[in-house]
Amino acid sequence: MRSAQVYRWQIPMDAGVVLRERRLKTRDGLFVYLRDGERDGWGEISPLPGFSLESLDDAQSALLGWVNAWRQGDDRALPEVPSVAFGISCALAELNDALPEAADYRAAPLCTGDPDDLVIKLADMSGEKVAKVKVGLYEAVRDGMVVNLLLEAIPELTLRLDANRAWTPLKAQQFAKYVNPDHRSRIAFLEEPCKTRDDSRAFARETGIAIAWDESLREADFRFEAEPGLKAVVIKPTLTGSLERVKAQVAAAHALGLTAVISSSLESSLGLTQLARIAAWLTPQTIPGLDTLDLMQTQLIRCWPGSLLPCGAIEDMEPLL
Ligand SMILES: O=C(O)CCC(=O)C1=CC=C[C@@H](O)[C@@H]1C(=O)O
Ligand SMILES: [Mg+2]
Repeated sequence: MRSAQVYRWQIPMDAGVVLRERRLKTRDGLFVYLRDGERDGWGEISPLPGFSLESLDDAQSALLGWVNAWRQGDDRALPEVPSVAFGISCALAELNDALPEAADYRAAPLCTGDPDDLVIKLADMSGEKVAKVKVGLYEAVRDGMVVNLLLEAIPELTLRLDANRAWTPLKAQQFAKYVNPDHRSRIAFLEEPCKTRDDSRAFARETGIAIAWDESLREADFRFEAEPGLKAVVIKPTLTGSLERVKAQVAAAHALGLTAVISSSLESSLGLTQLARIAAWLTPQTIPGLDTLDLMQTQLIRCWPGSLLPCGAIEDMEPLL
C-alpha cells in the first residue's frame, strides 16, 4: 500500500542574506514524504531564486503530478525539473535503503563578510582547516588583502574562494596582485572568477591560482574536461537533478582527476543533512560546502548535529494532499 504527502514550508532568513543582488527574506520550499508498506523516505524540493530556472510554483505542480501518479502504483520517470528530480530521488533512495546513513557533517566554514568571524570559527575547527570566502562583493583589492591576511595569519589554512563571475579580467588581476605568490597554492580553487569561462581560464594561466566551475555546469555547452588550471567542480544537487545525475557528474569529475565538491543551494536542515550523507557516500575525501544553515532562523524535521537553531516539526508545515 502506497501513501504520500507533500508539505509546503517557509523559513525566515537571517537579515543579511543577499543572493544575486537580491535580499532573500525567506527560504520557501517543499518536502515530499513517500511510504510503501513499512518503508518510507523524505526529500526536499527547494528551487533557489536567482539560480534555479524553475519557480517554486512550477516545482510544486510537477511534484504533485508525479506524487499523485506514484501513490496509485504508477512508477513513471522523474520530472525533468532539477529540484523536483533531486527531491523525489532522495525520497525514493531513502525508501529503498539506497542512500547510506553515514554523513559528513564537516562543512568548510563560509565567510561572506567579516574575516574576524572566520578566524574565530577556524580556531574551533579540528582536523583539516578549509574555509570558503566569498569575493567579488567588495573592491577586488580589499578581497586580495583579506585573502592574503588570512593565509598569512593561519599557516595550515587552505581557502576556497568564490567570485560568482563578478570580475572583469582587470579586477581579477587587481585581486591577484595582493595575494603573495608564495601563498597562492593554498587557494584550493577560486570558483568562477570572471564573467566568461575564457577569461577565467586566462586568469588561472596568468596568476597560477587554480579555478573551479560552478555556474558553468548548468550551461548547455558545458562538458566535463580536464584543462590546465582547473582543479574542481562544485556540484549543487538541487540545481543538478536526480541522484543518478549527481552520481554521474561526480564520476565524470573523478575520472578526469578533478575534485568534486558537493555544495548547498541553501536547503533546509532536512535537505542539508541529506547532502552531508551524499557527500560521505560519493565524495568521501572532500569536505563538502554545506555551511549555510546559520543563514536561516530555524531547522525543519531533521536537525544538523550540534546546531542550536530551533527545529520545526510536521505541524509547522502546510500539507498539500
Ligand atoms: O559551497 C559552499 O561552500 C556553500 C554554498 C555557497 O557558497 C553558495 C550557495 C548558493 C548560492 C551561492 O551564493 C553560493 C555559490 O555560488 O556557490
Ligand atoms: Mg559558487
